[in-house]
Amino acid sequence: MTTASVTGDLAIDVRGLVKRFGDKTAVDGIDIQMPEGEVWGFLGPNGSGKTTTIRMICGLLQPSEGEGRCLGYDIAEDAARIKLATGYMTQKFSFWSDLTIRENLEFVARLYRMRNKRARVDETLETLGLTKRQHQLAGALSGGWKQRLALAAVTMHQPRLLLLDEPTAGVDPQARRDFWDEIHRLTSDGMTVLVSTHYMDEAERCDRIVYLANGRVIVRGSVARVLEESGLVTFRAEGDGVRQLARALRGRPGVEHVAYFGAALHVSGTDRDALEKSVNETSGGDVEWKEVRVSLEDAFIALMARAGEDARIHA
Ligand SMILES: Nc1ncnc2c1ncn2[C@@H]1O[C@H](COP(=O)(O)OP(=O)(O)OP(=O)(O)O)[C@@H](O)[C@H]1O
Repeated sequence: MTTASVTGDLAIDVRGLVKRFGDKTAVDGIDIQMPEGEVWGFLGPNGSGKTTTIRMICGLLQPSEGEGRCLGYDIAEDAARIKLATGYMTQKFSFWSDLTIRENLEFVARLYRMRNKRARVDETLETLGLTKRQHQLAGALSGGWKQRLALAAVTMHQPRLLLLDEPTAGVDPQARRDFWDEIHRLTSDGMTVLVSTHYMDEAERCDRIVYLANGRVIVRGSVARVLEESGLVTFRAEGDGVRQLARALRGRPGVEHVAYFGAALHVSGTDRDALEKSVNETSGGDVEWKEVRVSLEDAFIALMARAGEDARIHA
């Protein structure tokens, strides 16, 4: 038997995790050392191994190779304890559609054999702003409210670590923002959160990012570190004629990415001198150029290409 860690320790400490399904290697040697109290973003194209890694971390799936601890518990031996100490939100909405919000939470409270069930449900409803809707059927809720119910259900037993697998997929921007405010409220109360996402604005809200491709970590670190590691420089053009500029710039020396952001054009590359030369030679008309911050999406594409992976974000 193992003991749980104390504050200041690693919430997740796994090394050399590998998972094979037949011939397919879904996870190919992943190490994660995540301190308690942080919010980490898990990113990568579809099928890159995020869900499989999360399931190994919480003891639901046995690794083919590797070992580790989650909240101090051995992932191969202590799945039951890990389950009690973590909240795992799966990609699929997995509640009873024909029960109300309240009834669903009461069901979860019984599953966890909580004491003072009624008070805990009341408190959770209140904290997540669900009290007014408590008698609505879960199946009739919009995507944003369903996610809020799911968050209520996985936090009601007051876990120390939350593992959220694409919790905001298909949810509107306001509901996503509210959801992230909740995540930050939870972490300010001491919770640790690992969250997988395809949204770059959500990645920006994490203390650190781990980016996977083909079951391997391509890059990890703070947003600033990832941007720096990409080595990219980006210039932004605004004004009449940017559409013609895009055509003229593609394929020129130093121009690696050309993308529209609203009415503006962003061009990026790793060779500053060559990029600047191409930009200067292609400028003209009423277009105004300025250097801007590199986008995370461009950084990931560049880092994947460099790692020899398929450079499409959604393969
Ligand atoms: N039970 C399984 N049996 C066989 N192959 C599996 C199984 N689970 C996952 N895979 C495969 O492992 C790879 C990684 O899948 P995983 O679901 O971990 O990726 P992901 O990064 O979470 O993707 P997404 O962003 O689409 O959720 C995929 O090729 C998937 O098809």
